[in-house]
Amino acid sequence: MNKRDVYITEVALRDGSHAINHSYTIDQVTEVAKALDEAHVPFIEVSHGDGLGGSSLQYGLSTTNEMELISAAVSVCKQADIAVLLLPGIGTVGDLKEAANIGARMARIATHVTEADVSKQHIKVAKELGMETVGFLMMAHMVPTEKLIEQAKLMESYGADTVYVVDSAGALLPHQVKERIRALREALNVNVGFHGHNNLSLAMANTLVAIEEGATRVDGSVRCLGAGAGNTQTEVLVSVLDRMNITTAIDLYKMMDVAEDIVAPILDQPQEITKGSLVLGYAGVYSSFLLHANRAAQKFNLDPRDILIELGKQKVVGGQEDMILDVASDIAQKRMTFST
Ligand SMILES: C[C@H](O)CC(=O)C(=O)O
Ligand SMILES: [Mn+2]
Repeated sequence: MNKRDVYITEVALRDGSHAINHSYTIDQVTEVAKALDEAHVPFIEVSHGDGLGGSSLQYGLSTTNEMELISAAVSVCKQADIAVLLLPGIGTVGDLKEAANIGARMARIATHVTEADVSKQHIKVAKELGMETVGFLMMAHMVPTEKLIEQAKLMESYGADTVYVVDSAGALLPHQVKERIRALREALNVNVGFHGHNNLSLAMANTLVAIEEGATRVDGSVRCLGAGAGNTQTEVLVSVLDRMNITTAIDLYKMMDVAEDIVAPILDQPQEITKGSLVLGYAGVYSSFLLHANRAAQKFNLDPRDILIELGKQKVVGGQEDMILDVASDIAQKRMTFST
């Protein structure tokens, strides 16, 4: 195996869960994970879209228990490590232990970008379980770089092997990614990572800027199967990095084949930048809110864009999904008051 300059974590089997209403089946996860493993992807993330324990009315019920999906992925991977995402408060230490017990080797502990302190216990337990551990600072566009560094240092001090800048809303512009990754590289002694969303069509540019500034861990979703307009498209990223002589050690043809032959048929419709996903990036809204906002819009007979713009103004963050219906109901009520 060639040495890798950049390690890609494939997130379609976790972030992509948002895009397909958490409906992954064991057969789908088995087939995708096996093919990704054969393409030599080093890390494959499998969990509910909102991480371990996310299956609920608030976040969306999973069709299949995520531990069964994780086991299925573990059972077919010969070289890849299975990663799990955990948002403290949604998932618990118990969930983490169960995932480690069935073979997950990497734990990605995600918090809102100002709340890193709640990751302490989970990072520590993940380390004790022998897992490679990542701190995942979500909605990174919402704070200035100094705050991001402060929070990243907390995660580093808890034992994270890597700290990620997570552009959950796909709202960061390339110069903002550049500034953040550069600052983190200067401030931290651990690996720096980047997770993008393509709502403003910037996921690839942002990922390349992140790598240029020294990020060695980046996320991709094959065929763009992630929340909103999806993430940096993995097979395209592998091709571009290859052209740049940056080694990922991923087999390009096999990666293209997974995208075309296995993942494309899973999608209800091709992942593209729709007016809804564009507004996520424009207004700075958590990408996984898209389907929730579409449903709320239908219920209250509204344009989902109005709901998303208001959620952006109110700076609603991940975990506050219940606010989507509140905001929709307020907009509908105000409109009724004005029209009577
Ligand atoms: C729970 C979120 O979907 C995590 C993530 O992928 C993001 O913030 O982006
Ligand atoms: Mn994401």
